Order: sequence, then C-alpha cells, then structure tokens
Amino acid sequence: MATIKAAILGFGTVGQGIYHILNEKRQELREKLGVELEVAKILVTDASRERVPGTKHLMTESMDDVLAENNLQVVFEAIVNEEPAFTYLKRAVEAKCHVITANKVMLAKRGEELEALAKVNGVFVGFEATVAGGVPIIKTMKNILLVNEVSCVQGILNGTTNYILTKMRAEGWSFEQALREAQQLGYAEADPFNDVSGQDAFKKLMILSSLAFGEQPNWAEVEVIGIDTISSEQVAEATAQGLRYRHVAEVEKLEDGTIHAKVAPLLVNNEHPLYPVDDVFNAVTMETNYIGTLSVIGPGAGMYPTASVMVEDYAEIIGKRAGFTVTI
Ligand SMILES: NC(=O)C1=CN([C@@H]2O[C@H](COP(=O)(O)OP(=O)(O)OC[C@H]3O[C@@H](n4cnc5c(N)ncnc54)[C@H](OP(=O)(O)O)[C@@H]3O)[C@@H](O)[C@H]2O)C=CC1
Ligand SMILES: N[C@@H](CC=O)C(=O)O
Repeated sequence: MATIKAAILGFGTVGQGIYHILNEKRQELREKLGVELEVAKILVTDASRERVPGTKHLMTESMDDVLAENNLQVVFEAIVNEEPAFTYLKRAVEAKCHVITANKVMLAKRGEELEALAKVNGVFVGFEATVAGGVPIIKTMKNILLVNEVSCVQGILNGTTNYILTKMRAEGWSFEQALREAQQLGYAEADPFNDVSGQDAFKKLMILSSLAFGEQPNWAEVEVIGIDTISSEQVAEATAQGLRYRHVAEVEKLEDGTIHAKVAPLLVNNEHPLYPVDDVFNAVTMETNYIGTLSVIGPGAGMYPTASVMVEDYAEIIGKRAGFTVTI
C-alpha cells in the first residue's frame, strides 16, 4: 500500500487534534482511502518541548527541514497570523504539496493568491476549518453555489465570544472569568483580543464573502464592533427583558452589486433563530434563490471539531486526487 507523507505546521490545540485524530482513525482512513498516512514532520517554534509523548523525533523549528522530507505530499497548517504562514504554504504548494489550513487570518488576506498558485501546481487547498470550526459551512456553501446564488450570509462566527456571552448570562460569570475558561478549553485565539474585538469573526466573514460573491468589501469600510464593550450589568438587564446578546457577522450583496458587511453585537428575542444558539456553538444562515433560507449550526471552536474538518479535507483531497469520492 502506498504511503502519503504529511507535515503538521503548529502543534498547539489544533495541530495536536489533527495528530490525535490521524492516529485514532488510522486504520479506517487506510481502508477508505487505500493509502497509509504518515506524519513525518511537525513544525513548532520550540522543538525542545514534547507536547505529545512519542513525537519529539518529528519536531523541527525549520520549514526547510519540513520541505526537505522526501516525497512530502500533504501539509496541515495550524499556526497563527498571515506570516510566516503564507510563505510556508506557498513553498509547500510550489513543492507540489496539498495544503489544509485552519488559519483564517492568512486565508482572508491571501486565500485567492494561494488558490491560484495551487491551481498552477496541480494541488488543492482545504480551508473548511478557517470558518466556524467544526461546522461544514465551506463545503455546504460550495455545493449550494453549484446551482444557487447566495444573496446574504449572517451568523455567529466566533465560538469564544458566544461562550463568554452565554456564561455571563446563564452562570453570572464575569467577562474575565469566561474568557479565561474559553482559553483553557482551547477556544480562544493565541491573542484573544482577536476574538473579543470582532476581528476573528471579521476575517471569517471575509472568507465567506470571497466564496459567496467572488469578492470582499473594502476592509476599511466594514464596521467591526466586538463584545469587549458589553458589561455584566448590560447582560443582566437584557436577560431581565427576555433578550440575549449575540455577536453577529453579516455580509450581503446589494441590488447595485456592492457588498456590505458588518460585525456587531445584537440583542435578540426568543423568536430570533440565533436566540437558542448557546455556548461555543456557531450558526450560519444563507439566503439563496432556489433553496431559500438555510442554516447550519454546530461547535465553532475547539481541538476536535476543528481538527476533524481538517482531516475530512485531507480525505476529500486524497479521494479527488485518486478520482473517487470518499464514502462511508
Ligand atoms: N483553537 C481553535 O478552536 C481554532 C483555531 N483555528 C486556527 O488554527 C490556528 C492554530 O490555532 P491553535 O491551535 O488554537 O493555536 P495554538 O496557540 O494553540 O498553537 C499554535 C501553534 O503554532 C506554533 N507556531 C506559531 N507560530 C509559529 C511559527 N512562526 N513557526 C512555527 N510554529 C509556529 C506554536 O508553536 P509553539 O508550540 O512552539 O509555541 C503552536 O504550536 C490559528 O490560526 C487559529 O486561528 C481555527 C479554528 C478553530
Ligand atoms: N478563536 C476562534 C477559534 C475558531 O475559529 C473562535 O473562538 O471561534
């Protein structure tokens, strides 16, 4: 049986999740895909620290070392920020590797460039994990767009902020306490300012805009308001009135063809579809011309939901490459 060699860039919450799932599902993946997968290298900033027992020999701090691996075919990327992630993935694509990323900061800005480069090099870019964690919004939207036009996308795109708002309301926790817990659970970004300021939801919204409309609005013109201005008193007051705070991202194509986007907290009553969406859950609603209104809901962050969709991307890419659809 042929062996596919893979590298994992970043070995924090998401990177470790990928490693665990690949190990736990090794045999099933081998049976479904007809190939063996071997994790050959793991890139981190500090290779002296063994995060998972038995992985020290795979660790490196050098992308040159990763790309020097003979016959490397797949690169999973779970590091942070636009650079050096984009440069690493560009080099991987030029070396004819398929790339699968969770990095929405990089993809929102450089996704089109990366996909164009991948096309030229005959490889695929998997990016399901960049938006809404374990919610399969990218593949759902790609399918819908085969037939439909999407006019508007709205939803909760950040798990950390929804978790914080839920805990402040339902448990009476302070903002700080809820954020600390979200960090411990692996939901928050390395710099959680990106979550609470709305920047993380904004980057995800821009990825959805590219997919739905083939373009993004001018970033400077998008109003982005986080949840860091909402006090415990405001949450309690809303609850007393039967209302809940939700952090909502929305992008729509107007009749004149312009794209309008906004990220901001919204007070909703019990008739609003986002009212029951609690905890780390995300929800995305699309308005389409043939299907009508469609929503997908699920865990928006965390080790296993995120890593799962990345391994699903891997299975889909390997299947496509071999000319078949992977089925259960
Ligand atoms: N956590 C989640 O629920 C989700 C996260 N994501 C995205 O996935 C990515 C990873 O997130 P997460 O796992 O939570 O983050 P972590 O902070 O837990 O892990 C980041 C990892 O990347 C490594 N790293 C960072 N910069 C570099 C670099 N320049 N070179 C080599 N390695 C580097 C770190 O190395 P070291 O260990 O040495 O510090 C660490 O292992 C981010 O882009 C995030 O936005 C997407 C969906 C959900
Ligand atoms: N920090 C992000 C992680 C997933 O993208 C979030 O909380 O949604």
